[in-house]
Amino acid sequence: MTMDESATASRDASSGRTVDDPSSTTTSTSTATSTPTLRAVDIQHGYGSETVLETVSLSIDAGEVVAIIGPSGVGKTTLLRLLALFEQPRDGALEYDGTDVWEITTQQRLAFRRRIGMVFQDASLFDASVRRNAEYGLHVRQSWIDRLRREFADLVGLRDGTSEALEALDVVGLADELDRHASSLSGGEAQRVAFARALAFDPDVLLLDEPTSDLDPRNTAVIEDAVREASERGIGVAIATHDMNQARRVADRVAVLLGDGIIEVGETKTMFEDPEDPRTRKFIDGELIY
Ligand SMILES: Nc1ncnc2c1ncn2[C@@H]1O[C@H](COP(=O)(O)OP(=O)(O)OP(=O)(O)O)[C@@H](O)[C@H]1O
Repeated sequence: MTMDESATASRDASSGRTVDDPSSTTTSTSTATSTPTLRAVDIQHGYGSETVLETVSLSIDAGEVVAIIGPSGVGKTTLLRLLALFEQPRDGALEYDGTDVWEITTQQRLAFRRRIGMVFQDASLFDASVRRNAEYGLHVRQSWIDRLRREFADLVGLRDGTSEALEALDVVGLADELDRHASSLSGGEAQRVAFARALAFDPDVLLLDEPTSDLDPRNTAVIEDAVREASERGIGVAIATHDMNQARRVADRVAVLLGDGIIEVGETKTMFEDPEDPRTRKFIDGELIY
């Protein structure tokens, strides 16, 4: 979609539907806030000669949950990795509170990067206790000066060093399992620790890549509750999911990523009950096979 097309298709006021429009600052239909926190603007990306994302725009506002749905291999992980500032898009911009993060110094970008948490499909815990795993994010997310301050406070007993991790583990129902070793956890428990690790440093944005795809209903429900808790705290959440019911349960907005980019973004209810693009309806109904 070109910039002009995207602007034309940007808002259907009667339906509450939007396709994120980079020229507007009020693309969100979220009730939490209208200030965009993290925003992809007309990004294009790919690998080698393959183009995966073609002119994709999407904003994640504070306190909202955006579900990214689309067929396997369409580029959901790629989009999340770009939103996480892991790599630079080939074209377009990534904005954090209006700042183009690829037009600033590496140091400045790192400061933004520290405000974003990501949870992968695979929990990837360290060979350590639940508590150590949950604390890990606190260490890597801090600037060296904050880290020094924290370590000094720990040293002189001003803080116990685990309160944020404990609180985050409580959100995922694992506050009583602090000393368990990661290797003894079930897949669902491990994923809950991974979520707590991302939540512990109080990010502005949480990016979740199919966080419940291998989990049973109980662990899925815990993660979904934790997503709601995060958004109630004002954290903007983007979740890539294959589970349409999950998108319907947790998301304020849904973005549909198909072969040529995001074809439609809108309020969850509208997207499920009255989508504008017939391909959205077909995809949600499982009729669109890629
Ligand atoms: N590091 C990489 N190098 C080369 N190609 C890649 C790389 N990562 C992803 N791809 C390709 O880019 C395309 C999009 O992959 P991506 O993982 O972003 O899709 P996805 O929508 O998240 O898929 P799924 O739903 O199966 O997880 C795929 O064709 C994939 O093979």
